[in-house]
Amino acid sequence: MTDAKKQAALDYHAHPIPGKLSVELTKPTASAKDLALAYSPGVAEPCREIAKDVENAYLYTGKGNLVAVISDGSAILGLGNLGPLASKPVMEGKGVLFKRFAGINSVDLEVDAESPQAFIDTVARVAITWGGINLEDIKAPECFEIERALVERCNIPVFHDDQHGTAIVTAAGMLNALDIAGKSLDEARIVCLGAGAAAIACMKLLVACGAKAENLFMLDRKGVIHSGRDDLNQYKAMFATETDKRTLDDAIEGADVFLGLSGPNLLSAEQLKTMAANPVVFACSNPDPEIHPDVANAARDDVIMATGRSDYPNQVNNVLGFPFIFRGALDVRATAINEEMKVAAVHALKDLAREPVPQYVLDAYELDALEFGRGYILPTPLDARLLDRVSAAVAQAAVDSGVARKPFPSHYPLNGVDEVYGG
Ligand SMILES: NC(=O)C1=CN([C@@H]2O[C@H](COP(=O)(O)OP(=O)(O)OC[C@H]3O[C@@H](n4cnc5c(N)ncnc54)[C@H](OP(=O)(O)O)[C@@H]3O)[C@@H](O)[C@H]2O)C=CC1
Ligand SMILES: CC(=O)C(=O)O
Ligand SMILES: [Mg+2]
Repeated sequence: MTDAKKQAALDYHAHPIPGKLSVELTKPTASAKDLALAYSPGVAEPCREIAKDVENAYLYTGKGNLVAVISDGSAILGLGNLGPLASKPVMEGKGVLFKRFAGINSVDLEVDAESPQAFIDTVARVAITWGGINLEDIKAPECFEIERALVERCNIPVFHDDQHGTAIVTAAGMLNALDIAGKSLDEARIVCLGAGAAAIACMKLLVACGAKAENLFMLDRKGVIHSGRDDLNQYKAMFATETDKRTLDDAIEGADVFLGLSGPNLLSAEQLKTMAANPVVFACSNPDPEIHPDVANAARDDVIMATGRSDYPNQVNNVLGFPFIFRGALDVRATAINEEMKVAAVHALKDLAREPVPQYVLDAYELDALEFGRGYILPTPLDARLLDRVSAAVAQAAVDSGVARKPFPSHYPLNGVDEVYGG
C-alpha cells in the first residue's frame, strides 16, 4: 500500500469515533414506564422464565442473533503472532461484516491465554451467552485442538473461520476456476504453499470435493511435506506424499493450481512461468498475497488469478462464507456446522457466480460488465443474493442432516438484512 492509503486506513479506524462498531438499543427507553420494563422491576420476569427453561434465552435476549468473534491473536491475517490486542481491528472487522452482510450482532473477544487449555476453558465458561462462536486467527496446530474441544463442550455452533470459511470459499472458487480453465478437480495437480489452519482445511475440503491426494503437494517453511520427513505434526502428516520433490521450484513445475495460504511474495514470476497452461493461482495471504496480481498478469496472460483482497478481481476470502453460514445455522438453531452444511455452502457460492450480475454490484465496483469467466469466478461480497442463497442452502442442509433444532425458516427467502427477524 502507498503511504497515503496506509494513512487513509488509520484515519478510517480513528475517525469520527475510534473503532468500527457500536451497540444500539432495540427497545424504547424514553419514559419511567419504559425503564421499569427494561430494568428493575420488569427485567426480573425474563430472568425467571430463563431460569425455568434455558431455551427462553432465545425469546427474551439477543442470544439467538449473537456470535462471538474470538481470537488469541496468534495468526493475525498473514501478519503472524502479534498478540490478542493487535487482533482487535480484525475481530471488529469481522463484526462489521457479520452485521453488514447478514444482520448478525457480534462481540469480539481477544483472549490473553497462556496455553490452548486456558483459552478453551475461558471460552467454554462464557459460551452459553452466545448463539454461535466464530474462532478467528488462531495459529495451527493449536487451532485444531481448540476447535475440537470447544465443539465438544459447547452446544452452539463453533466454527474456526480461517479453516472452514476459507475452505468453503476456496473450494467454490476452485471448482469454477478449473472449469473455466477446461480442467477438473480430480485431475488437477495442486500445490499448496502453507500447511497451517487455512491450508490444511482447504486441502481436506478439496479432497472431499474430488481432488486426488496423489496430485497434491503441500509445503511449509521447510519445503515439500513428504513421507521422509520426521518433523511433521499429525495434521501435516495427513498430506505427506511419496515424492523426491523438495522445494517450491520442484513442486510448481507443471502444476495446474497454486494455492497460497502462507505469507507475502513467496511465489515468483519465474516460478509461475513454469506452471501448466491456464494456471489457477489463488494467492490468498492477507494483506499481501503470495504473488501480486500485477506481477502474475504480467508474467502470464493465461493465468486465472485470485487474491484475498477487495481491490482486485476474484476475491477468494472467507467474507463470502462466514456471515451467511452463521445466518443459516442460527436461523434453524443448529447445534453444529457440519460437513453437509459446508458442502451446501460451496455449491450455493459456486452456482451463484454463474448467474448474471446485478447492476448495483457493477456500480459498487465501477464496472460496465462482469460475467462468469477468468475475471469473475465467485460472487462479490456486495452481492445481496448471497444472504438468501448461502444461508438457505446451509439451513436446509442443517435440517436434512439432523443438527437443526428448528424447522427451515418460514420467513426465508431473505431479501435483505432488515428481514432477518422475519415479519
Ligand atoms: N483469503 C482468505 O480468506 C484467508 C487467507 N488466509 C491467509 O492464509 C495465511 C495463513 O493463515 P493461517 O492458516 O490462519 O495461519 P497459520 O499460522 O495456521 O499457518 C501459516 C502457515 O503458513 C506457512 N508459512 C508461513 N511462511 C511461509 C513461508 N515463507 N514458506 C512456506 N510456508 C510458510 C507456515 O509454515 P510452518 O508450518 O512451517 O510454520 C504455516 O504452515 C495468512 O496469510 C492468512 O492471511 C487465512 C484465512 C483466510
Ligand atoms: C481473511 C482472513 O480471515 C485471514 O486472512 O486471516
Ligand atoms: Mg482470519
